[in-house]
Amino acid sequence: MFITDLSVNGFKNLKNIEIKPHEKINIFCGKNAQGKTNLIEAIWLCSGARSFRSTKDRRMIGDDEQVMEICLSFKNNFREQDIRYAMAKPNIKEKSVSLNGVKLKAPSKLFGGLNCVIFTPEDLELSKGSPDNRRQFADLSVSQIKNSYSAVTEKYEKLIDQRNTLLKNISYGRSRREELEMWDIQLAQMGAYISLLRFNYTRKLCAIAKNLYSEISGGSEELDIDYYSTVYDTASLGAASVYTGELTERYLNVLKNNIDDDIRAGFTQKGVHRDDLICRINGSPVREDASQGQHRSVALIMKLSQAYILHEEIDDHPVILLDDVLSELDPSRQKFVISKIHDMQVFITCCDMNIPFDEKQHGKIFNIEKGQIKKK
Ligand SMILES: Nc1ncnc2c1ncn2[C@@H]1O[C@H](COP(=O)(O)OP(=O)(O)OP(=O)(O)O)[C@@H](O)[C@H]1O
Repeated sequence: MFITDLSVNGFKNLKNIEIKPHEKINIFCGKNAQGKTNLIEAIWLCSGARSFRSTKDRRMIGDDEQVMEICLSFKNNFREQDIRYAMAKPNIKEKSVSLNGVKLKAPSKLFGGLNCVIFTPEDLELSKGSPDNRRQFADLSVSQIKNSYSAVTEKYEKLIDQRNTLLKNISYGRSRREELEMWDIQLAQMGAYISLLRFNYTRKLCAIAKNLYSEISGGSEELDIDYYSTVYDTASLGAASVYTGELTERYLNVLKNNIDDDIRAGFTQKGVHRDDLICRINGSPVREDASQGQHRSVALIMKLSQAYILHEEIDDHPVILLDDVLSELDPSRQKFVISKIHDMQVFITCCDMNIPFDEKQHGKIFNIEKGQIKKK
């Protein structure tokens, strides 16, 4: 798929942006703090995901603006579609989002339309940083291929907060233990579902990442990625190809057996909110043992694999957003990434033109200055 038209006005510092992107390579070039990443973020929001920069709603509309509007048209294998994403002060919680003129209940309902994969400098810490980052990576990846999934994870997060409050109240004698049961049944249903989907996704990820990593390491290193569950052993998740009541029951038993410890700790210690993706190179855990270069390669390969899985699932290429990332890579990794995405539409931000693309043959450059496209 590819974006055919993009207009942005009033989003952060962006003003009167109107572009017709190239089908393949698009470069947003400009000095620091001009609005290049803001433009990438505007595209990303149209995919249905939350801001990759965790921008608060109140910061989405430009300081001197009352309204922000992003309009984007894209073509997939079947047809052209239009997305509109708008907000107005003072009701910043009310986002007006529509697909092909039909109003949607929430931005997350856009999932499954415009499929994007984003690489940011923070992603280069994926294998090194906290498990939270890898869980978010897995959840976003599954949401892109399973529309209903993000609603389940959002509900699960709320339930965990409520259960943790209840655990504290029980330890202060303000609530009764029996009240946990109501939360635990719901948590077990959602937790079992999330565990299974993440586990199945990780298996696909591992298969693709293994091949790509072998290529980037010149065949000298083998990468494995496994889902680590705090509730199930790998064999039981591997045996359950579909969501079953038995999985829920086991999850519930783990919650029940851990209640005393949870009350003492004041939070829920086992569950999908504590799981992780474990990466290993030649059997050694990446998080503890890998060099800086290996971390970068693993992170790149995980993101590329995400794009490949999306391609397989939707039978179409996702749009690739590379924000400030190429300049962080050495020339051989730059070349590797580019060789793997050359048939997809790509948006790249950079401060100088020192990137290995032949713009004259393959794409367009948009110069960005003070939130506007500078006419040449
Ligand atoms: N709500 C807002 N209203 C107006 N301007 C904003 C708002 N939020 C952010 N900005 C401005 O956007 C600019 C940053 O834009 P962006 O992050 O896209 O920069 P960039 O061109 O990608 O820079 P770099 O190359 O340093 O990453 C800053 O000047 C910042 O003040």
